[in-house]
Amino acid sequence: MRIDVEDLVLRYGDVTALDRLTLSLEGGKIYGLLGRNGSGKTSLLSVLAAFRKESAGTVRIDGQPVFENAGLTRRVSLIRDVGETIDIGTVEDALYFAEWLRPNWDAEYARTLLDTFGLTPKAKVKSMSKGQRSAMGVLVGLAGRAPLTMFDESYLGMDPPSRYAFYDALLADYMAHPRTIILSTHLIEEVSSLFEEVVIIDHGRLVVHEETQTLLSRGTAVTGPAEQVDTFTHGLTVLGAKQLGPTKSAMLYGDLDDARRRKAVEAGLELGPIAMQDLFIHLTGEPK
Ligand SMILES: Nc1ncnc2c1ncn2[C@@H]1O[C@H](COP(=O)(O)OP(=O)(O)OP(=O)(O)O)[C@@H](O)[C@H]1O
Repeated sequence: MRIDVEDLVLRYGDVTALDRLTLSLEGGKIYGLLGRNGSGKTSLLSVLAAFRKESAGTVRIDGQPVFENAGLTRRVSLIRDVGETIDIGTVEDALYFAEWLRPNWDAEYARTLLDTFGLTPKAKVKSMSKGQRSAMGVLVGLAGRAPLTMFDESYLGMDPPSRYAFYDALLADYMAHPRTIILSTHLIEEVSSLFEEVVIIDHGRLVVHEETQTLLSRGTAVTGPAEQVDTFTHGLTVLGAKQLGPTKSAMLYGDLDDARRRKAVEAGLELGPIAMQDLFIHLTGEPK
């Protein structure tokens, strides 16, 4: 589903969580939504899911306004970090309820996912652990197959084997049933290989929206003798640098053409990639 957000503002009293955010996603991809604590990720996803009404600006999904648009919101699913199941009854009851709410529900796939995440149909939801609740949430998100499915750090409570089982299931199911998926996460290195595009927001504003490969290709680590590194990086965008004795490593952001790359090699410098997490840290600034 296509998403168009223009000059979106969301305020909670005096707090401006989204500050004239403009963003268009063409849909049919897996998007990573990244941002520091309090940057506005949950706020943005809540507006897209019509859990909250925008204070100003426009939000359209497939060209339609979102808020109080029941026909549209049935096709949109937001799985939050608290899990998305009712607290009464058993896992089986919760699945029954989820099926009732979700038009594209695949009951057979839901049963397979119970095994994947080691969940017991007769277990009481109320007595499930935090990780089991998170697993129930992602199960509902996956088996719901909503054309727009958003996971808001929904898998944070899950242990690493369960999280990797989720990533595998997500990718396999997305390949079989393409749809628009947005994953908001702080576990960047774990999930970034799934992202086709990355959106980074900070202080409620858009910082970056790029294809993952393009974003990664913009970051280059330059390592070598400090003086040569400084000469080479002069006038370029340096995100950060580390020095150990005479050796310095600088992180550059921006396209480096072939001529510059050759110059670096001639100067005895080493060029290498930067991990998504490092790019994220430097693009979103110092700790608040
Ligand atoms: N219900 C609320 N009432 C008042 N302020 C809120 C409320 N929810 C969020 N905020 C504020 O809005 C801003 C954005 O919060 P939001 O939860 O969208 O950020 P986030 O990027 O999802 O953060 P995190 O990574 O910590 O989950 C923050 O300053 C937060 O304190």
